[in-house]
Amino acid sequence: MEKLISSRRNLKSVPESYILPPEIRPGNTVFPLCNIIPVIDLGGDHLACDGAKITDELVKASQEFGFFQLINHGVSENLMQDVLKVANEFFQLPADDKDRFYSEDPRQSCRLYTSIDYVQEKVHYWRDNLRHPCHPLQEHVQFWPEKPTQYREVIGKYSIEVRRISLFLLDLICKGLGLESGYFENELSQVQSMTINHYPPCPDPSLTLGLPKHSDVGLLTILLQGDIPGLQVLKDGQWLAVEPLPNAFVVNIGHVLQIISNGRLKSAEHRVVTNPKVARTTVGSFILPSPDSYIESAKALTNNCYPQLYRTFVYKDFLHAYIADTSNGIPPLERYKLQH
Ligand SMILES: O=C(O)CCC(=O)C(=O)O
Ligand SMILES: [Fe+2]
Repeated sequence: MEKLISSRRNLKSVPESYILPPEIRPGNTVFPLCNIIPVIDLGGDHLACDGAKITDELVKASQEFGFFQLINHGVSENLMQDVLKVANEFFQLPADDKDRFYSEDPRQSCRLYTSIDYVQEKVHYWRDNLRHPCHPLQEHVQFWPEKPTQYREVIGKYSIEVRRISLFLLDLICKGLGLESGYFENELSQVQSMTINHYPPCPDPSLTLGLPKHSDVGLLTILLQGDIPGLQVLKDGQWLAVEPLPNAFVVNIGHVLQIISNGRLKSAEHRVVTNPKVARTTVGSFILPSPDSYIESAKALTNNCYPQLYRTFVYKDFLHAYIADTSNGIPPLERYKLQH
């Protein structure tokens, strides 16, 4: 518990074990906020929206960036604010209330931990994290924190709404790629995990990162980043700061969708820089395959012109290597690449 970076109050300098090697230090972290990341407008009621136009925009953004912002998605402003509020409040609780969730074991279902792999990694990242599965809700909600008192109700309601949006986007992507209808509506999208990231203020952001360069592991991530910048996306070798837009979600494509689409869609690499003055809390929802799913490029997307790029694997094997690879800066798809 005392390992949480948020428990180490009043740090005047960055502890040695958080100072990154010079080649991955962010250096100057004051990047201009970038407005070239695509913004997709669902027009308020996504079930009634113009599917064809949005599908085109979605596929284009997922091919070029693997990253986009989503506005007018139908989740109320109040709910979004409540989500950020309970997420923040959790990290403000006294240590005793958080203690029982703290674990170094990634198999623990509702888990509070710090950095990525605190015990194994060479250098630590400046973030604490609470994560837990959230679908189906009734199987998981009783294991979530009871404090703050609104946590279960707010995060429960929110998880259902963001899952619905995620599946809607996956359905459009399915159409846009020309895959058979319902391609993702099975064990590939069975798991949903909620992740609450907390990045306390850091005495010297030029030496640290909240999260290193990585792509997300699953199919699709919907992130609520609030109004404090910190997220950056790598585009053509340049880090772009993702501008916080009011009531927007940041959506990104994960490794699994890159593989299924046989490389048509990109899982954009991103990282998180820290901030000298204020704490930043973000809430992500990951749509993930169930552990025993086979992950492979869709047959409809492999042919003589587009040979299969990755060998088939079982998702849980990939997950295991992903954590170590990510904390050590190794691209996790390398080991699955087929040579042509
Ligand atoms: O907190 C953020 O801005 C991004 C978090 C993230 O990339 C992740 O949880 O995978
Ligand atoms: Fe991420």
